[in-house]
Amino acid sequence: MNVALLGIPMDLGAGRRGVDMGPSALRNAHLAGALRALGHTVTDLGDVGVALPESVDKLIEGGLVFLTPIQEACAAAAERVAALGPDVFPLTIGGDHSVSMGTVTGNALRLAPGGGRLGLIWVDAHTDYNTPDSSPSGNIHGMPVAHLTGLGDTRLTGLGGGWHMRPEDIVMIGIRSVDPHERELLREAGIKAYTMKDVDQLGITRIHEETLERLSGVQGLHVSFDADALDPAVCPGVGTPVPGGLTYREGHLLMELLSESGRVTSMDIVEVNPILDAHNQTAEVMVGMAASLLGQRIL
Ligand SMILES: NC(=[NH2+])NCCC[C@H](N)C(=O)O
Ligand SMILES: [Mn+2]
Ligand SMILES: [Mn+2]
Repeated sequence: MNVALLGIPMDLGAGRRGVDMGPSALRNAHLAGALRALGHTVTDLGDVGVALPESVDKLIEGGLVFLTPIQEACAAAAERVAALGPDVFPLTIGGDHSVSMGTVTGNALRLAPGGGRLGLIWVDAHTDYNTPDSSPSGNIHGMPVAHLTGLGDTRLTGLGGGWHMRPEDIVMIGIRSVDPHERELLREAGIKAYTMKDVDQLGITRIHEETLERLSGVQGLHVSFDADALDPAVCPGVGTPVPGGLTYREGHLLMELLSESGRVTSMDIVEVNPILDAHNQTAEVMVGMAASLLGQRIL
């Protein structure tokens, strides 16, 4: 496979500083080398330009923290990804989870002019379905999925030039933190979310089967993997840790099964925060997750 690595070193969407160093941490953890060892051709496209918070003068617009520079970085990421050919596997590395408004949009535009039918597997402790009105924090990394489905501020919902995700093409896995109003919005949209209770009860194998069945009609499949989906004992370097997460093996098993399906066409790794990490452990774990999704096997 031709893998294109693209960094989006942005922490503007998160409440804590440091995820802007995520792309560096992942590269230092030998992301490209691990994928080359699996036989892939890896091209590192470098990073998308992101404004420094220190040089941005307008902090909050319409209840959204750093709206303008986030919109700009997401638009740039979408454009870079959309320009990649259909035979390329874009591996986009954040950055806080607001980068996915750009990467998911770019991947939809990559499938077809105007945006194709992309399935989205959102692996996360959080549903990230807040709108500016429902958000308790104003932090945009808690809002990307809502904006991808067309809910929220028009500057962010407009990133795809009219393209939006269909809520029925989204499946979330690992969920254990949802804000009160966010829960109502999710229900109204009808988005399928497997909580940690579901993971405990059904297991990853069944969840994987149901997910692929549900997403059988899509043209491409994007995995957006937030490091905080994994338990904080496995991934301590995240800004919004929530106890009771996916185990190391549950994460790998999900990636191994998705890899075997042969249907995944792109991936994000987001929310790796080296400032909060222990000896780059979180980046190393996430490199392993990417390797499993791209074909690494125990035997
Ligand atoms: N991508 C993330 N880590 N999101 C955390 C979101 C936390 C909280 N729900 C908020 O809206 O602020
Ligand atoms: Mn997230
Ligand atoms: Mn999260």
